[in-house]
Amino acid sequence: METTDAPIHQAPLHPGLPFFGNTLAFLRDPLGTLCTLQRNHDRIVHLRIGGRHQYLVFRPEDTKHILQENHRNYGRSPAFDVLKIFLGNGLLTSDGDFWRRQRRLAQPAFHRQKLAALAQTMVSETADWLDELNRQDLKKSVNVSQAFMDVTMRIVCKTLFGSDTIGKLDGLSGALDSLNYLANKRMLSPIRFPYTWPTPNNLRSKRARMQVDSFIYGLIDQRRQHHEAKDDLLGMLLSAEDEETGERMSNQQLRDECVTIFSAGHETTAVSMAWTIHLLTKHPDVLARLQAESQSVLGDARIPAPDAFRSLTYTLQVVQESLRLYPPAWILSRRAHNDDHIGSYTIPTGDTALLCPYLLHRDPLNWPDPERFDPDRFAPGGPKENLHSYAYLPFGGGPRLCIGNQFALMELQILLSMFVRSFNFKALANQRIIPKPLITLRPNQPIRVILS
Ligand code: HEM
Repeated sequence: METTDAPIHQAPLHPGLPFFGNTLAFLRDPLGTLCTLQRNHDRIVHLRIGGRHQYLVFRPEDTKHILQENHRNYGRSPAFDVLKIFLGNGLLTSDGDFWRRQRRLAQPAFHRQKLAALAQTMVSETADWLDELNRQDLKKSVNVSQAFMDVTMRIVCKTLFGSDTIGKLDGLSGALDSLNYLANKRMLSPIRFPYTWPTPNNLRSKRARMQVDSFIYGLIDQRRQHHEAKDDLLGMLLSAEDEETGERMSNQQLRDECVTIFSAGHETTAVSMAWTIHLLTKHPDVLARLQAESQSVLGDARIPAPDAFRSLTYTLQVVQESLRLYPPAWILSRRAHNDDHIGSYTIPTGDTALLCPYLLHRDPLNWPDPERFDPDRFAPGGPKENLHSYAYLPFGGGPRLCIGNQFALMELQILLSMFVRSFNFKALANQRIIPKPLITLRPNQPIRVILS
């Protein structure tokens, strides 16, 4: 990658308003603003958002430079400070040597062989959830955005805490969900009262936090005292040993990682499922091909063998294409520790680099007819295989690549194939669904479908 030999320039500044810079444009229409910037700038643009200098890069090779080749020059951006109040110092929010050690400890829990054990839990939770959906009055429309939120929450709680959730799942997932909701709300809010003030939201989040902590700490004590070894994620994290130092995670650290995995791991998959169903309502040919695959691979068993899901190649293509058009993590940010150079442009020390999967995934230079939903882009030997590896990054890249990426792909394949095997569905009339970029890229309103 070219770096510093060329003369150094300031990145082009996108015109904005006095004092507010580009903040209002981003608040009003973040995706529209991003697309305009991509059309008008070639490589990098300097923005002023929320009083900070931010540098948005457009090219896959520059994204790779920041996330991978020069990753040591970058840390978490200030956006993550708010999340720390809720998630603690877990994988998502921590940085530097502490993060590196945690990642080393947690990584084995997400290895392919370990995930195979969790697949069984995903399949049986999905089967129970489908039975419940089937018992609903199918003449009424179903809010699939909410339905997928429910099932992914159950899956993440069960894979984290296994049989220990029996009889407690509703209370626990409700408290975790409140904590997550309040974290998102605080992150998006322009006015943030100090966390110590007794505002209604602060009080609610403290209550939720106490409930979550008492469950998790109780469970950790019980497992440590009785030397209980379980093959859920908490069990794997409890027994993880740093291969360099032999150290294990403290109780506080285990708690922070559990809350982080819950938070990072359920809304992303739920939102992606809702988008996929939305796309399928518009592409009955793709739905028919999916249904044929799930029927032939899974057969009629209520709980198919978890191994079978590996053969669902077209289902995986549909999941990947849906993540291309609607990447839940639509923008990523990093703070530069020192000046960095993108070609002849500088990203100055202390400023923020922005990387944008949403734009990369719709760049016509890499994705012909980018708005078209075409799962065959991801067919074996298909066009995706010839692209730059950073032209497609729903799970980020470099050392901070989503630790749950294989977990998520497996879960999405299981959910999608079992759902289309059970139901036909069509869109409700008069729904105008457009993306709404919050912390994740959500639909602007819940997606409702008629099931049959
Ligand atoms: C469709 C689903 C998912 C998407 C699109 C997604 C996306 C991402 C992305 C883009 C990052 C990197 C953020 C950055 O570089 O700043 C990330 C990090 C992370 N994700 Fe996921 N994720 C998904 C599902 C999951 C699941 C299921 C889990 C856990 C079970 C999970 C756990 C995490 C964690 C712990 C991190 C932080 C990793 C680190 O910094 O070391 N994610 N995710």
